Amino acid sequence: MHCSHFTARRCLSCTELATAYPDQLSAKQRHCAGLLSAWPRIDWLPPVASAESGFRNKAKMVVSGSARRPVLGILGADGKGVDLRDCGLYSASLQASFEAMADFIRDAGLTPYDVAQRRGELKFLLVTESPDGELMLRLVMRSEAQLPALRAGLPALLQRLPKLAVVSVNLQPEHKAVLEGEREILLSEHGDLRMPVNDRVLHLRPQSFFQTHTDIAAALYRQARDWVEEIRPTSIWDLYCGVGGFALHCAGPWRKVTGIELSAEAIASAIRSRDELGLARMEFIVGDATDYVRQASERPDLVIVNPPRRGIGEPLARLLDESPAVESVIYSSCNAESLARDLRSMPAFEPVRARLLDMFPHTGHYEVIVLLRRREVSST
Ligand SMILES: C[S@@+](CC[C@H](N)C(=O)[O-])C[C@H]1O[C@@H](n2cnc3c(N)ncnc32)[C@H](O)[C@@H]1O
Repeated sequence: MHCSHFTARRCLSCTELATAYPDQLSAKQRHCAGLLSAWPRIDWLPPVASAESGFRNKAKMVVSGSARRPVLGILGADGKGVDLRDCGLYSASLQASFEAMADFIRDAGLTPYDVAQRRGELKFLLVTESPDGELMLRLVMRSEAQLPALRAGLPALLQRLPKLAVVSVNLQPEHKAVLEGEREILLSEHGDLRMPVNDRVLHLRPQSFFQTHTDIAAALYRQARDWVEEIRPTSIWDLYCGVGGFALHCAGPWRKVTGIELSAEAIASAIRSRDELGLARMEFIVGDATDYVRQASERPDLVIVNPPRRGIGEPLARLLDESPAVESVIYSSCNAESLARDLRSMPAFEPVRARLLDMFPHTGHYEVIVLLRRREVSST
């Protein structure tokens, strides 16, 4: 992918952009296999490559400049805004939507937040695009001061972007490097973005997590479903389930599937998808994954885990390791270092198959999914 911002060193977020894409992918495969080299019997499936451009479904745009001339992108090393509306990671339709959003900021007179001066209101635009081209726009604001102007300008924006399905304001009053605050004010009629993935329709609300690369997320869920169909467990836990991508793909009429997730918003979305699909034997519960496993009276045959970068941690890894009823674990990780650490805390399991999926092209990051089977206990 050619990028004029990278060549001019205005934006270096795609750290590996100077490396040809096939070489990026093989370097990731080597890196991951190296971190998991303590398990030489892993059968590695071919890595899943990404499109080189237009794959990212989410834009996090810092708003700088002025209300008359907003800049959407990042802040450069000198503190000045770099406009990245034409960033090649986004689809043409997502790029085109930024134009209308910038005009909306100008017409409503929303003042960009000035980090150095600690003045202004609008900090970020967080935009997500669904596979159908529908959009979710979240405006991260310092306060409610410009909410009336924002509401007044909204009908014109909705007219210009008919696929703008969800609009909300997130309040982040503090001057710190946290992207968003706790309070979200919904401005649109609907609060869910429909995210069709494979043969499932997932739903996304403003404050829940969604994988940033929809095509690779689809491949990830298909991989998990293939392994589940091969193993045919009667019960599954999907820990760290988010809006339910793994659980909803692995459900079956006679299979009990339970999803656990900290975010109540994400669980509400998962429940909506479940109800629309008419999947009765599925339960989604708000809670901490480790606490849930510690307190549960029964164990499923198969557990799926897809934790944040820090991994599942030793307490949960040990709990799973010491649960003989759990015969298989599918571990999907965006950080092979924490994955390797967790696997060392699960000696009763053998990682048998693995696959790298390039969720984050042009960076050093990737997703890896591993199938673990409980080792046979020798009777001698
Ligand atoms: C990498 S995301 C995976 C989400 C989901 N599996 C998917 O495919 O979209 C990790 C999820 O774990 C959730 N989470 C973080 N800490 C948690 C915890 N202690 N217990 C349960 N869920 C947690 C986050 O809210 C987030 O939704």
